[in-house]
Amino acid sequence: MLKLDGVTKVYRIGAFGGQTMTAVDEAGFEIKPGEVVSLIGESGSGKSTIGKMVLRLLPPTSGTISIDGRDVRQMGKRDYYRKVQGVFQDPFSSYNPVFKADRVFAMIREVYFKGVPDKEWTAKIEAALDAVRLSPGAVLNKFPHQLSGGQLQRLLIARALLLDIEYLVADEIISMLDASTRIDVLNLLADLKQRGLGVLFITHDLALGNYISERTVVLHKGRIVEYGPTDAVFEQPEHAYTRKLLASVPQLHTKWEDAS
Ligand SMILES: Nc1ncnc2c1ncn2[C@@H]1O[C@H](COP(=O)(O)OP(=O)(O)OP(=O)(O)O)[C@@H](O)[C@H]1O
Repeated sequence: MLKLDGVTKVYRIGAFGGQTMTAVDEAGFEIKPGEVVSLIGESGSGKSTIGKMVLRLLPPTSGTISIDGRDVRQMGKRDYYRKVQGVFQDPFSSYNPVFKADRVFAMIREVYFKGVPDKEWTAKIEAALDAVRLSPGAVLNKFPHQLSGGQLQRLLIARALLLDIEYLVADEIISMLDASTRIDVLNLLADLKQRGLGVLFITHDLALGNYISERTVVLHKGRIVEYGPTDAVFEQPEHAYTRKLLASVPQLHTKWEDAS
């Protein structure tokens, strides 16, 4: 289980860093294997800051992030990234346009699988591509501009799967995709959770959170104002802010099981 406990992030702001801004205030929630937890809030509420702290791209100012009871700061980053990986909003920015897209796999091989023979490596890549429903012929040996946003996003998820990760931080991963590709990527996440992956699904879109997640965390100005089973949060929100958010999208409260 991935757990956040009293996690706070205070940024130093202003010309000389003399002022501070609390972006995340004592956040606590957990993600179990095989579950999607959506982290919902409007722009600036602190969602990405939480995602970056979970991915250890930013250190918390205070509080603890742990996996199975072990403080992640006690784990080497190399080992940590075998368990936890992130995928972000803009798939294009994760690729260098000069190189073929599958270079992202070669980079993983270089760091984690140096001794693995070619044949075994190819089989591993094919299995990861299969898991994200991409055919090798369609995506290997292609430059990023030859692939769609959805294909690039799925390649990044496949890269994460090469590492047999346990948790995925998905930060607004479908907001830049068109409607049909969005459903593909959402259904892919549903597949991955069936395989036991825990997903932190960061979104400003309540309907998406409702569609995909077992549990929901609602963040407002850095504070968690709602946390619980998604059905309960959507049906009986406790906080006025959540009620306000929900009131703005009343027509979209459909679960994916019901929609499919
Ligand atoms: N490096 C930084 N230095 C100072 N302030 C920052 C920094 N990064 C984020 N912030 C501030 O912290 C707050 C939370 O930002 P964050 O990006 O986590 O929000 P968010 O909910 O992910 O928003 P969005 O949906 O727009 O990405 C915002 O007020 C933002 O301006």
